[in-house]
Amino acid sequence: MLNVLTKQNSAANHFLAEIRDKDLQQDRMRFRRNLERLGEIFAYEISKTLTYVPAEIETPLGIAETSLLSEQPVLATVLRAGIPMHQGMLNVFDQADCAFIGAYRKTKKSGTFEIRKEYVSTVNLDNRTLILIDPMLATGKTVVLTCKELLDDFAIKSLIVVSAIASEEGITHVQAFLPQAQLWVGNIDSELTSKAYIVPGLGDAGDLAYGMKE
Ligand SMILES: O=c1cc[nH]c(=O)[nH]1
Repeated sequence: MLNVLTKQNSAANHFLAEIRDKDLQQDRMRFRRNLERLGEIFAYEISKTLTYVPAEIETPLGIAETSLLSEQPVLATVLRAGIPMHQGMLNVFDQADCAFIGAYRKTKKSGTFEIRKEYVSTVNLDNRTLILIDPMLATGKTVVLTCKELLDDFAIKSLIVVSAIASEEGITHVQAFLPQAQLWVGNIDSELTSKAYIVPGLGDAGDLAYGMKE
């Protein structure tokens, strides 16, 4: 299932516009904060799709009836670009367990690249809802590789993938290899460069948030 945040106009349009804007994105704090704000909006929207149980809250004056999440999802992030959106989602799912994955593109002599995954730190994901956060869904290969390994290792109950900007190719790849995933994206862009950057995209999200890597 594909959900596009900007299908309906909202404040999210502004945050997406600002992270794309080549002048505004030079303000690193604003860039990170906008990704964080998008994470908060995604989390709020996704929270409407989760399971709730009836609850009673004791106030100073009586008992208030409500419904609360039956469990918090697990938030998983691909380092390092995912960190600001991860924090935004954690602001909403504020008791969530977290998982962190270190993955990078290893460029070959031919100019093509493969995804290398080195570091995984996760809680037990058996019977949990896993939300994988990757702000830029370019080829979709990192997300598929990461999720497939986690799905092999754990009996994950449901899988949600969240990206601020996704390419059409990335969405097709995820839908083909992770048909069970619910996909939440901010905007969809049509092009990928030969180096797998999204066009118009925004550039390199990790570099803009944390500085140019070597
Ligand atoms: O366009 C892209 C693609 C992958 N990662 C980025 O940061 N930007």
